[in-house]
Order: sequence, then structure tokens, then C-alpha cells
Amino acid sequence: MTAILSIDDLTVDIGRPLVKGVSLELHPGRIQGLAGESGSGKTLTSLAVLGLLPRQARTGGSIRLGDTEILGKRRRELNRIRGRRIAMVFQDPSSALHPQLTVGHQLTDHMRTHLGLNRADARARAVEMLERVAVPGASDALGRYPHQFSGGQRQRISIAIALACDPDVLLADEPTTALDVTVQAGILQLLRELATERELAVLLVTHDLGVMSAVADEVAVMRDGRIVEAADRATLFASPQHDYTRGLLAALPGSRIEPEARTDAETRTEGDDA
Ligand SMILES: Nc1ncnc2c1ncn2[C@@H]1O[C@H](COP(=O)(O)OP(=O)(O)OP(=O)(O)O)[C@@H](O)[C@H]1O
Repeated sequence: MTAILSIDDLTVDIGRPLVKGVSLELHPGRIQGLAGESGSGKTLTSLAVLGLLPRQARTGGSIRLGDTEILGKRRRELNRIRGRRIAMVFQDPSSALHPQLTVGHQLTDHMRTHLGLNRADARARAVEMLERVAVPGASDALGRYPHQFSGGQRQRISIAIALACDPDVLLADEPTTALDVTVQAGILQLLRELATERELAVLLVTHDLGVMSAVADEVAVMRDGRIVEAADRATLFASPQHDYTRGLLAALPGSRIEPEARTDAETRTEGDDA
């Protein structure tokens, strides 16, 4: 399978080495998880892909989008790629959305800039996107402001904006961490469906292996700037190789691991509870 995004031996140094030779591949329709404790270098890795590292950061290695090297590109060149071919969703949907602009304004601006759509076509596509991410009353929602929506709906709107220009790659950094547990599952399910139906390659960054077990196809675990373990989801959860990964798994309440990744006994217990 050809990778749409290849990170090869990435290093990031900001006064000291913080990312120390990370390699990862993202494939269309697949969700690649990047797990690890706070401070392990997950966010710096995704910021490197977006070209949003602090100016003083020194980088090494390679990040290729298709055949194009994007690591070290000028910000102006990256602006064309960011939002159009690589989109992002962050932890806090409120900070990703402008509080004083309507949802419609934010969705259509983005499409008019990147896709060159006229006002009517952009509006029609905006309604379609909001319907797809299941924001209720999509047409009316265009005229409303972010604060008029719940946290979960705001994250759905951020996802609609991120995907409006049909990117190849979506970087989702802790996309459900700020949300109630009851809302998290719906957002993760949505990401899963969108990855599959839009052939979207997703990098899902989270410290939460429960979230990871719900949707990731492959999981890489980072510690202190390095990937210490990488495997498909079932393998990683069934037989973690590294002590660090075992530790992370042990710290999880059993109920947070998705049934597929559990032992038979655990799955039966869950069935009994239901
Ligand atoms: N601008 C910066 N200058 C110096 N050090 C930084 C900077 N940004 C991050 N770091 C350091 O780099 C390391 C990795 O940070 P990073 O944000 O990538 O971790 P993370 O795994 O995403 O954790 P979290 O989940 O807390 O964001 C941390 O030790 C952090 O303190």
C-alpha cells in the first residue's frame, strides 16, 4: 500500500533534542494512532507535519506528502498545502473556531479560498458538510455562532471545516479529550466513518489508549521523543511488547478498552453487564 504521507527519521531540536528519529507512514482510509504520555513528543511530531513548529526549532529527516518533501518548506508554500491537502482538528474546538464569525462564514471562507468556489456553491457544500457530520438543522446552523452549539457539536463543526476542502491527510490531536465521555464515542465513530468513505489518512494523536483502542488501525507508542513500539491495534492491545506500553495499558480501566481488543473473559463480562 502506498503511503500518502511518510515521516522518515524526523528529529526536532528546540535547545535540546525533543523528537529523536521518528518514522511513520499514513495511508488512505487508515487511522494511524500516535500514543504516549504527556511530553513524549507527539504534538511536536504533528506540528512538524503542519510546518507549525516554533521558529527556533531545528529539524532533520524527511516528511513527504506524496512525492513532495514538505519538511523545511517556507511558511507561504505550506499555507497552500495546509488546509487544502493536510487539515487538522485540535483538542479544543472553541479555540479552532472564531467566536465572532458565523459557522457559515467560517466554512465557506475556507472553501472559497482553497477551492475557488462562488458564494452559492460554497454555501451548498457547507450545508452538505454539516449534514454529513450530523450537526442538527444544517441550513440554520450556518447563521449561528460557535457558542450556540454544545462542545460535541463544535467539534463536529471543526471536523466539517477541516474536511470541507477534501484533504488527503487529517491530523487530529486529542480530538475528544475536552469532551464528555458520552460524546467522545460519537466523534470517534464519525472520524472512523469519514476516514473510510473519504479515503482520508488520519494521524490520531492521544495520550488515551482507550480512545486509541476504539478507532486506530495501527498504533505507535512514543516515549521521550522516540517510537518505542508500533503494531496494528489488535496486536498491540493483545500482546504489548514494551514495558512502557504495558504500563500505559495497565493504567487504563478495563472498561475503556474496546471489545475487539479484550480477552474473551472480559468481553463476556461486558455482555453480562449490558
Ligand atoms: N516551544 C517549545 N520549546 C521548548 N520545548 C518544547 C516546546 N514545545 C514542546 N516542548 C517540549 O517538547 C517535549 C515534547 O512536547 P510535546 O508537546 O510534543 O509532547 P506531547 O507528547 O504532545 O505531550 P502533550 O500531550 O502534553 O502535548 C516536552 O518536553 C515539551 O516540554
